[in-house]
Amino acid sequence: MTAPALANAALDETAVALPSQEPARVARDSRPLRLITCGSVDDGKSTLIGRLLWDTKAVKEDQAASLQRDSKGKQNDLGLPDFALLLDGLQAEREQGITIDVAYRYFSTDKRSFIVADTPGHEQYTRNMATGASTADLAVLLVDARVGLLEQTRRHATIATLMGIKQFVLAVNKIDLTDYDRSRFEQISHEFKELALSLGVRQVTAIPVSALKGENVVYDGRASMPWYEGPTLIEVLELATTRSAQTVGFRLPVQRVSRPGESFRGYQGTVAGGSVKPGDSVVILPSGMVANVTKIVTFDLVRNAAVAGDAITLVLDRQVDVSRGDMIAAIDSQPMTGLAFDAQLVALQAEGIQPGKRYWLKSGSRRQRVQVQPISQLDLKSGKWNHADELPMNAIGKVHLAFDEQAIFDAYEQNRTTGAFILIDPDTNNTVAGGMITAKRAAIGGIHTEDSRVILSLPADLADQLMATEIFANRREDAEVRRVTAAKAIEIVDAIDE
Ligand SMILES: Nc1nc2c(ncn2[C@@H]2O[C@H](COP(=O)(O)OP(=O)(O)OP(=O)(O)O)[C@@H](O)[C@H]2O)c(=O)[nH]1
Repeated sequence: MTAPALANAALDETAVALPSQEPARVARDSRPLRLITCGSVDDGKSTLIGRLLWDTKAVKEDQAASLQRDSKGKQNDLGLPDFALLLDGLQAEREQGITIDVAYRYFSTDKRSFIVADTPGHEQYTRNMATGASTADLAVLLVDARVGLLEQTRRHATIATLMGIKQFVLAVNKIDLTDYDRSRFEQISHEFKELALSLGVRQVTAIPVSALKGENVVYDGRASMPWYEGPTLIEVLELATTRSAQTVGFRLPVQRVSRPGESFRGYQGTVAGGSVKPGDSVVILPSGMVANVTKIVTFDLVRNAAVAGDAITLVLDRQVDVSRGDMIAAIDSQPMTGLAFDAQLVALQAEGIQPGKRYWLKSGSRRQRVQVQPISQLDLKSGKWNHADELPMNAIGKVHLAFDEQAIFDAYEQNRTTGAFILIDPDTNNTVAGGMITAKRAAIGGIHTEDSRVILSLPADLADQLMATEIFANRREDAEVRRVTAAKAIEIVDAIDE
């Protein structure tokens, strides 16, 4: 088989006939693409998603009939139905004329299936946007071709990036209202590509779109835009890659310890990464005890293996002390444990994030006390991180987290379940932030100088990092890993502090 044929075969395997509007009952490896759409109010998100559903025939007959009926009297100048009505499932939304929650829709082509989160454009709903983005593989950002990029565009692009999305489509919508102005499109896409680059995102496709008329969405818009030779939106979506949930080793956050009888003890939870099979060696964190897996049980059968997303009971070959909130992990690919971590978060409540305040941090089944120290806030206009002592509502910030007891995380880049958390205000019980772990912080014991030598006392895993730095920097025979110059030590410590 040729490479393109192979690629097509791979795509064909992902094709799943999804019943429209039903939650996906998709075979595990079929990998539907998850996407979010974001933009400011009235940019046309609902119309675009409605168009995608309509043109991929994900709309049932009765829905189509009611769309025609509901569109009566609301029809626009073009006499087309109001596709946004397809998304107005919520009565409140209809009444207010705005989207107020994250709505998930399902559709498919013969190549692939898709799950789309429609997230609201209003600033106070940043939280829902973050929710939608946390599971998405790709973000479709809409801008009105007449208006161009807004601060909201930068905000959404930034949140999407923070949530680990690396593929963007810029849909320059309502291009029909600019008389299909090519230079306008090119100017907006140029500005957006610069913005994306400043966020470290390289995979950007800009498409001139008329959601209302269905141009460059599923069908091409060549008749009106002969100057555009790029892909349609659906073509980009069909070829986009999914983020694998299995980038790190096995993770089982323990939700419950099951002891139905004297002889049986099982550890229950949902696999949050990687896979496991009987015979695998695992480590229980934070205790660090090791054991081997003897059995994997689901609600009805004994299994040969389990993968991310499976709810299982794990049986081990020896008596170990495991409790709710612990993590069972692959012994050869362990998560980070420590008392201090770096994170980025979005402040979700009016009270913002106060410096030094103690919150509850919840990640999976684990809930711990944490002290949060804001470090910087992203300026959405300039894209720069400015020093900040507190974070107001909707702010995107970098923070330091300090725990009383060992915390267990993966970097969010590695695992979106074990790298994500929410912060709860203990006084109000409100969820005040959603965040992601970026790195473990060095709990630096101390730096002191002795003659010309600088002595750093560091935890063992960090010492490894330093060694790597030094060996990388010098030839092997020159590397003196325990002796670094003052300047080098400061450089290393500064880098850790970033
Ligand atoms: N001419 C033209 N009008 C469009 C296009 N896309 C959307 N519209 C119109 O723009 C208006 C806003 O579209 P919506 O889809 O409701 O916008 P939205 O971004 O979902 O808005 P919210 O749900 O309030 O956040 C509607 O009147 C649409 O008919 C387009 O490509 N061309």
